[in-house]
Amino acid sequence: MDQIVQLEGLTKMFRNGRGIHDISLNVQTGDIYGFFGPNGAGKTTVMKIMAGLSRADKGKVRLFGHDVVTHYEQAMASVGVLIETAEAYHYMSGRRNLELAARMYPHVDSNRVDEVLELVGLRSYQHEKVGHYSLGMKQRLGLASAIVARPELLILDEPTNGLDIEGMVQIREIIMQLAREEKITFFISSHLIHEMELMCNRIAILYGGKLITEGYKSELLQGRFSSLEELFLHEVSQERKAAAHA
Ligand SMILES: Nc1ncnc2c1ncn2[C@@H]1O[C@H](COP(=O)(O)OP(=O)(O)OP(=O)(O)O)[C@@H](O)[C@H]1O
Repeated sequence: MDQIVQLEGLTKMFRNGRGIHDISLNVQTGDIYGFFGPNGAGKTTVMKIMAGLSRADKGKVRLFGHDVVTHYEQAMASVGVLIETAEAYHYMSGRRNLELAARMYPHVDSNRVDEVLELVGLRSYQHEKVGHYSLGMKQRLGLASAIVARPELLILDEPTNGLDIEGMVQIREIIMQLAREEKITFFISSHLIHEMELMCNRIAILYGGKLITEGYKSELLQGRFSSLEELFLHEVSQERKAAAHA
């Protein structure tokens, strides 16, 4: 299957008048898809709907061809999700937390736990309590839990949020390694455009709840823009002009 994520006309309006409007996009197998937008643009709202944690007022989400509302289990069977901060039991070791996450999947054995700890660089810290982990280590443990069952698609909401430069680089390298070695397709949100530019092959820009542009990075830049930041500022000024004339 080529298009493993299909969003069609997703709309959700909160009582305060904010929300998301008519979001449609597709993610293909092998993409590292960047879902970029400033704070409050609507990224988490879209991702929660994608993962079946919230309902849209209108529109559809299909994961691997299955509707996430009517066929939740089939849609989520090969999906790992990390939305908002990774949760873990602080009084237990990193390894124990991971073993608990792995217990939900009969096909996951202790070799896979070892493999995943190695992948996220936590092998030497596996017996330390999570309460003693840095934020970066907690995020990496969250990633480890999300990949332990060998998902084909990972949905990550702001995976580098709050991390320092080293923490960001580590997460980025892990994501790129997982894409290469475990053939995982990624749908990643961030408000850090530079991060998106370094990591993703395809980008959607969300602004004020609307998708203002979407496509392969090289097509979006088209030799007209030297960076995604420049493209973003251009698109936002076009959007503002259109809104002023409406
Ligand atoms: N449950 C809710 N009730 C009312 N408004 C909400 C609710 N959830 C989100 N919003 C509003 O909807 C808009 C989109 O929020 P969302 O959290 O999806 O944005 P975001 O792009 O993920 O931002 P951030 O990067 O700050 O997390 C914001 O203006 C937010 O205040």
